[in-house]
Amino acid sequence: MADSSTPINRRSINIVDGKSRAPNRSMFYAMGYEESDFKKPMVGVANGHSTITPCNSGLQKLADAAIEGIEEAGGNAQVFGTPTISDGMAMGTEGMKYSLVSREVISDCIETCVGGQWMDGVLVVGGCDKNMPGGMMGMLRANVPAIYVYGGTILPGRYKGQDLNIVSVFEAVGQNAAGNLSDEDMLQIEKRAIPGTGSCGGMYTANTMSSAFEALGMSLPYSSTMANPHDEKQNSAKESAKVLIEAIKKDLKPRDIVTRKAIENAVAVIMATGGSTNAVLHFLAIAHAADVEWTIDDFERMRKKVPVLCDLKPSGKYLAVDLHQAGGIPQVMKVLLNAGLLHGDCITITGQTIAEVLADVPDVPRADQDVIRAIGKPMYAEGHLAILKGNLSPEGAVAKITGLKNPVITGPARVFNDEQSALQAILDGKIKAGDVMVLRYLGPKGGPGMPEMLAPTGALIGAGLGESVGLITDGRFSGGTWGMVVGHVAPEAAAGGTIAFVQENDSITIDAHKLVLELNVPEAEIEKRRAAWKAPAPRYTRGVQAKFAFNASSASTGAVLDNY
Ligand SMILES: CC(C)(O)[C@@H](O)C(=O)O
Ligand code: FES
Ligand SMILES: [Mg+2]
Repeated sequence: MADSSTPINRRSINIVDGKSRAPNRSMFYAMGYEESDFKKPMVGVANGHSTITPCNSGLQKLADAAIEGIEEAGGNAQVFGTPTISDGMAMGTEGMKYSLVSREVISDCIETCVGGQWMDGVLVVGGCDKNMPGGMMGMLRANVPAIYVYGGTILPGRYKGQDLNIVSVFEAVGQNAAGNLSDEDMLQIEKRAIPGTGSCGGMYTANTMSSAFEALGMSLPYSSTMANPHDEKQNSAKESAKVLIEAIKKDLKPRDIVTRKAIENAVAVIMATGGSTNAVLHFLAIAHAADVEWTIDDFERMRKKVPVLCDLKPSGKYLAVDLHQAGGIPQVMKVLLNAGLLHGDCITITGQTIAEVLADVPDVPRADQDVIRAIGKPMYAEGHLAILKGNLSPEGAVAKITGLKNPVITGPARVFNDEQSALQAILDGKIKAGDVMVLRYLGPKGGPGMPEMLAPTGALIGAGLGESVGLITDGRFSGGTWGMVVGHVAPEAAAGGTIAFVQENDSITIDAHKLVLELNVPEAEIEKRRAAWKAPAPRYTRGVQAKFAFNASSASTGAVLDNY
């Protein structure tokens, strides 16, 4: 870290200083710069604003507030765009295969702009799911002082006395197909579930990742559970810009903050809040970008230690706005810190340690709420993201075990080589209690791009089969998914993993107590099927999908593309 006499344009000086850079400076003059501006830091604003989706359509005001904050604190703001796709809109279609691809594209955008323009720092504004890990990976790869500004959660919709969110609509599809919800009620739910801007409202993927970033120390305290429509979100964006300028002065970089201990803090908060299975995939990739040693087994190590403290959707009662009212992520962190489950000495982007940030937070959650539980009264005594291994997943698979009375099933395999026919089978009533659905060729290489199976898992819940039907896949799940589900099965089918050799009616065991995922078929028979198996032709041979399929590592190492 630097002292106060070091210039704070230590990178952009490469592009604006000395006689030979006169042509480069000419370009800046065209942008309204004055001579004195060349002494100031150039601060990127990676702006995820987009009118594609409510998750991102409320970001411009945050980018504007950040620009104002940067200029007021003596920096030059340089705005550039990052793309998004909307998981909620692409879900269930071939378009969903671009979702994880967009994580790469976003991180590439940030690394490329910060690197090419010698920016001195970067503030990332993001909303929908992949904006989060993509933004963090870009910040870590660029490794210039950086802060994450989350766009904020959505407010709940409302119908017939119930709070609604996007997952209500996915579950309504299954309820309707099972004859338990009228067409009129379904239409009203569809129209009222999403009342405005913000990211999906439960402890789904975007809110999981924002909460984890706060725990990492890369976003301001309380910022990750604020609602997009509320003014405090803008104030926090402006404050984030000011904090970033101070970090630039100190040369406090993302890789100084995102250490192995900081990742343990983030994963502890993911377990305590009952977060999305995607956090496993994304934190493997984030650790890779940070050059921190972190494996899939580290999640299991954390799960055994950390209880689920919060009663949040998908399987629980409350939404992110309720968590915010109840004290937010700092309250969850304070409970964990007091229980010895958080490293208080990790540094945050403010320059304070986690313990300093949490100093004024009450030791015990407020008595007038039941969103955040006290350490002695958890929702579940252990974490909810379990890593299952066995002959179906020697590299690991991820199960989410909240909301289930008994996360154990042995049943006949019902095999699908795509998502759509699996959904159709559920809607047509062809899936029965006791079945174990196998959705395969949907992994990082096979999908490609590992789509999320929210349509089938939501339909199972809606049809009342969440407890009694198992579902395993080499694809991913939404943060809104729950039930007897196991994703990220690795190695994936397209890479010749055992999941490719499952046949209709084979017996499969999911046992989340014993952490086992087994195909109950003799080893010799599996080997025979393996010998007869031929890898399918790639679904894409050009473009980003082909690049992703060719380069992606296994889900068990984060499905990263730069694993050389
Ligand atoms: C549509 C959702 C809820 O955003 C899902 O994509 C997730 O991962 O949480
Ligand atoms: S679809 Fe964007 S956050 Fe859920
Ligand atoms: Mg998602």
